[in-house]
Amino acid sequence: MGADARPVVTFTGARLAFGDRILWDDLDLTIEPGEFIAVLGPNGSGKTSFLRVLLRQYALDRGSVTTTDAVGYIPQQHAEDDADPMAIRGRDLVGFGVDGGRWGVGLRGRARRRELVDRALRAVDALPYADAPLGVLSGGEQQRLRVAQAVVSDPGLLLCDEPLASLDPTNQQIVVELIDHRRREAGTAVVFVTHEINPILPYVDRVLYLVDGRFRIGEPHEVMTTETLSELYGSDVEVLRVNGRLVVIGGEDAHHCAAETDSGVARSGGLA
Ligand SMILES: Nc1ncnc2c1ncn2[C@@H]1O[C@H](COP(=O)(O)OP(=O)(O)OP(=O)(O)O)[C@@H](O)[C@H]1O
Repeated sequence: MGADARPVVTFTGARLAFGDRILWDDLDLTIEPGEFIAVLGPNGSGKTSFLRVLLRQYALDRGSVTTTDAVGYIPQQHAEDDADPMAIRGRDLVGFGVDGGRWGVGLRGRARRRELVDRALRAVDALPYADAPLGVLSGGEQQRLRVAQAVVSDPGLLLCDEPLASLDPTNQQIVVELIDHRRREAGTAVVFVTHEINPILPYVDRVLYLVDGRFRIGEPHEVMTTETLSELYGSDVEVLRVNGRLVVIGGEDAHHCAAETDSGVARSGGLA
């Protein structure tokens, strides 16, 4: 952990709206170094917009937000689809993180750049395929590279936009553990947008749950309850624990989710 224990994010009286559509209002939230925050909610509730505010791509309508300067970002998969995946190697992808971060190539030179890229590749165990074109790599291998890209500039805050989507359970576990290892080792706070809390449940400190302009913040056992989610959705929602995993049933306009059980994958009609 770094010696700097100042919050990495502070929202005060924050409001974001698009026209008449209010995504959240009166949001007060402080995120400490090393915290793991899950951002949950149905489609269109504002999860990605929350990350965009932290990335300074969207301005608040009211209130304020401050963040640490060093922010890493794992975008939704295939966000770099405009580039030819056969023309980019794994190490090039990670190198983009150096160029976009606080180590400019012009300042530090190629040797330093290579050292940083190699260290990030090693941290996610991606050196063996670092020189292969992205296009020939599996989804899990590509996602490890995106983790490396996001942490190569040594961020104090790591923003993750559904980084587990379209990964199998084994690769989901690998990617989550890489992210968790990073936050434990370096004290990097994690803001993790997801539709499926179960793969990250053991690591989550607090949940920010957004629904139709309302929100709840708290520890998973406080937010992920029948009572709290029913109140948030304004309809009957039931939260069950099955083999230590959460299955959420109900919720108007809720998206569907796959809740894994020890015996496989059970599909619920709920959210989370
Ligand atoms: N730049 C924008 N201009 C206008 N409306 C926007 C803009 N960005 C997002 N929105 C709207 O804000 C709402 C929240 O969008 P956002 O992408 O943040 O939701 P989300 O929770 O991430 O959804 P999903 O789970 O489907 O990814 C949506 O209704 C969306 O259309």
